[in-house]
Amino acid sequence: MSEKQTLGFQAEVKQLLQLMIHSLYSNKEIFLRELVSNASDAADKLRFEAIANPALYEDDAELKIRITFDADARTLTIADNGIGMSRDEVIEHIGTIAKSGTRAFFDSLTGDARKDANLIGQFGVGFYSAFIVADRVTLTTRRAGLPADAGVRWESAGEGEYSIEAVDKAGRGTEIVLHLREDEGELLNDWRLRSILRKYSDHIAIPIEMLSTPEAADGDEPAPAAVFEPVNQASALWARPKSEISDEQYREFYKHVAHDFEDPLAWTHARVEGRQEYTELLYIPSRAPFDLWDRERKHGVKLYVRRVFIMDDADKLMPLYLRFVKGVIDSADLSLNVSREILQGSKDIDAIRAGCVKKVLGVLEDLASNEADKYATFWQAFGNVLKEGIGEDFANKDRIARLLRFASTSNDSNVQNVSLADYVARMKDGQDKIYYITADSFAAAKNSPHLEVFRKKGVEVLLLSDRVDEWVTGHLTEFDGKALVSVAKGELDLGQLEDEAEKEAQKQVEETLQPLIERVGKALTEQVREVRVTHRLTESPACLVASEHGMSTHLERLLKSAGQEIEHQKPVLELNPAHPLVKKLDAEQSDTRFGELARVLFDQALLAEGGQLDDPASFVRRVNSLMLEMAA
Ligand SMILES: Nc1ncnc2c1ncn2[C@@H]1O[C@H](COP(=O)(O)OP(=O)(O)OP(=O)(O)O)[C@@H](O)[C@H]1O
Repeated sequence: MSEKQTLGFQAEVKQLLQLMIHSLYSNKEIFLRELVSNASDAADKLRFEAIANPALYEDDAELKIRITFDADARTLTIADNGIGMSRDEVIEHIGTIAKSGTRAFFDSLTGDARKDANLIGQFGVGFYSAFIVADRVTLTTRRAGLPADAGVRWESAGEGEYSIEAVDKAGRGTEIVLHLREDEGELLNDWRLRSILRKYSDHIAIPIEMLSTPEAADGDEPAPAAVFEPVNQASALWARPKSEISDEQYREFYKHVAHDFEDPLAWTHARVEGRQEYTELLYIPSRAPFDLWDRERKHGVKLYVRRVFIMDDADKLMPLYLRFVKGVIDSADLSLNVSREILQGSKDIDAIRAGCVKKVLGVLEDLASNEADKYATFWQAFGNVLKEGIGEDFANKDRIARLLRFASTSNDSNVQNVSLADYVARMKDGQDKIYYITADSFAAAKNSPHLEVFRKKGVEVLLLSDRVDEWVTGHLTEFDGKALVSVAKGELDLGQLEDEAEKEAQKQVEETLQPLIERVGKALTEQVREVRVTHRLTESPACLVASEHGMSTHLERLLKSAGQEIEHQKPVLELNPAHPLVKKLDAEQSDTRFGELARVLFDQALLAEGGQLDDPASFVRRVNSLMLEMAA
């Protein structure tokens, strides 16, 4: 037997423990749910490995979890006969937090206990929640398949260090002994423990057993010995009929599969028959996990085959744009030997995935139509992820388009709550297009000079300022037969929104201004592709416009900042003939001063749409000299 070794926790673990003990204290009974949830996962893993290697069952194939307590010793024990852990696994899983994004998580903590409790739930504390009620935790484990003397004992008081030593352990699996804190005596109570288990862990698919409490001996008869009996229903929740599952049970099951502390927003549960037979129980979480944007993060759908757990993070079961979905898919047809590689090109998996995507979209549609508040919560957490679906899932593009929500000039707020259907319903007489603008920020979109004529005519424009929006508009070119058109691209054609008199007047102005247009074009040959008279502006002197089928200047900036080599496309400069600065420019005799003024107008237009000047110092110099002239 090797010597007892004392090791230090990762710095983050210590910090996490302290924080968790304080912030989760008011909800402390959840520690039992977390430990039972881990034990159930360990049983799932054993069952999976035993498909290929039945010897792992070691004559003990009845997987179960046992909860016992010793009132004198003040201990509470959670034991399972699942997969267990080797020494290396204990060190890897129990002494560290092997999660990417952990640093970022700690940086986001505020020090405010209530807010941090929320964050902690999002992070998932799992095993460490034992320290909420225990001042010492002893974990003894042996991995299935290893000999009895390959047991490992891990012990810690949760204060920065843990000890680890080799021990003999006859049965495989994990036993966790909690040495309860002084004031946690109420947990040493049969009735209390049963009620916690029923509340939080009834959905666990294997038996959670406690010793029976025999009735007092009758006369001379000796009291019957206590036996272990299940406290829970011990059947896979998703396989039970819907009518027998309460909302509370659905919610608790979600917390188990999703490792989340919050309730889910909604779920879909169905048994599907047809080409593929399977049961799905899929959930929409109510908030984004801290690592939603981490491409490496695990996916949330677990694959079972006839109740046997096969794998979690099965990314083939959900498209990327639904990566927030959590839950279980249990197939009746797949082989138990199915592997990640087989899933890759499997038509059966494609059929299951297509069916599940439809169910999830159905849940979202239902929320959108019937539970606006919940849908708003969903959109805030996952809207940007769902938007990716527009380019990713051609078959469901229309359904996804109906689920999109945008900010708009209708309320000038950055809350994204306008659907394309709302927009179409509000379109003005004669309007046949859906107008939008993309920009780096909501403020830049809202204040863009390109919106001036739309505001004047009372035409709504969608204000898009999320990075993914360029991707959305690149793939969604029409909705309900109406083209989606950027107000910052191409020649503005307001169609029926302009009457004949307006069009005639514009034509006349264009003709009169032709000499000015040519002169500016010459002065700015380096900067612009074309100069023309604008129909968009009412207050600003000038704006930049991208070509109709080209990349918007905003997209060009995004791609450049992502390190892509993009050939710069010169924009079109549009001038507002009614603006005093443009009039002044037209009247300017000196070619040098004309050139300077034209350049200032161009630079300003670039700044107004969120662009960066090539040569900011010269811009400042030009503006200063103009100001001095005015002051003179
Ligand atoms: N009873 C157990 N049997 C076998 N392995 C276990 C057991 N309990 C914990 N583990 C291992 O320790 C790891 C860490 O557990 P922990 O509960 O801290 O986190 P988690 O379950 O992975 O995720 P979360 O923190 O979101 O709950 C588990 O992933 C598992 O590998």
